[in-house]
Amino acid sequence: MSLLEIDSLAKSYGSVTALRSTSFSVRSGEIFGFVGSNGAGKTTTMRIMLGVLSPDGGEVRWDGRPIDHAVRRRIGYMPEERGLYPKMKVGEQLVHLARLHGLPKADAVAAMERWTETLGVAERRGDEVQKLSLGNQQRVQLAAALVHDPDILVLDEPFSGLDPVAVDVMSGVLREQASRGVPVVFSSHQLELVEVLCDRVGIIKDGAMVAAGGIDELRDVGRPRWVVDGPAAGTPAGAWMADVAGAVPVEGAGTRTVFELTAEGAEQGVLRAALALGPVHELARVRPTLTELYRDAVAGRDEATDATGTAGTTGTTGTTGTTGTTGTTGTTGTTTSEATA
Ligand SMILES: Nc1ncnc2c1ncn2[C@@H]1O[C@H](COP(=O)(O)OP(=O)(O)OP(=O)(O)O)[C@@H](O)[C@H]1O
Repeated sequence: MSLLEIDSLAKSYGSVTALRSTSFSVRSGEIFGFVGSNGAGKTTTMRIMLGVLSPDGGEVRWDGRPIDHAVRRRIGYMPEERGLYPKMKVGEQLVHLARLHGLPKADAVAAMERWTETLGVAERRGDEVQKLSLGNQQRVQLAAALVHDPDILVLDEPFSGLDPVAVDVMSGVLREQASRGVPVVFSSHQLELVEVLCDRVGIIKDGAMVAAGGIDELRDVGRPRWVVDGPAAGTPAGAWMADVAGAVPVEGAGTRTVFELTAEGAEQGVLRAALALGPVHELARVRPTLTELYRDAVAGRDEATDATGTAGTTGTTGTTGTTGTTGTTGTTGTTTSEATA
């Protein structure tokens, strides 16, 4: 099992601090989603991984050793600015790139044929790249990252601008690569997609990771939240559950009351109390979506930064917050905790 480690990267462009202390790791076979606002530092991190930029501090390791030229040649990279020769034909270009990575001619041609087929651009092999639609150029760009059968995949916003079918094709390829044991890192602003595709995510803000971990792990941090749909929520919300030990109502609307558990299993007491008052339509665990976690983590970092004057802790941030799965609306997050991984 191989491990790609990004350890405490720091980088400034003149007076602009792009990365403060960015760390995360990706195991072989894992898909890691790298998310953050515009200018947060994702592309800078990826360029450092590729060796296109040198960090001011920190390092990137592969299997415990600082990443070197030989390992970097085994990375499949899809740069944000895209890097294809516009006037070169698709097929020639992919063969050329595979040859640059050392593949013999026949293997390079076979790889070009395979990837153009898989990615749905086989019929465009004879066309200049600049004549393709942007989405098809992106498919070719992914083929370019894959033709040398890389050991690591680093993709900068591979999904931006793709139609839904292309998103499915791209997702399938990333899953297939991960199932072969390749660690896959990609950046994206499409959080719903990241949520379904990734094993783990990292949220970066102002050059520092504010949350990193398994999606379920991040969603489960904090007190468990539940929603019960039955008795009128009332004012204050959930007053009807005041006598139930281990459950604290946090908000309510109509007949729905969201509550947090301070004791394991206390939702059963809430259910009994609710049934004593009338029919119960739903009792369900509520977990925040990645979008809600993202909002909490980014807002939480603002508060932490304001309070301490620093920003730069890397690790697992536990953010709990709003409802995601049950249709309750208008809820707000409550706790933000942070621990170094
Ligand atoms: N060549 C450069 N010269 C000066 N500043 C730069 C340069 N490249 C990036 N920056 C700055 O570094 C910071 C991080 O930029 P970066 O491109 O890494 O962010 P990003 O997370 O990839 O953003 P986006 O989601 O918009 O692609 C930003 O403030 C950006 O303006």
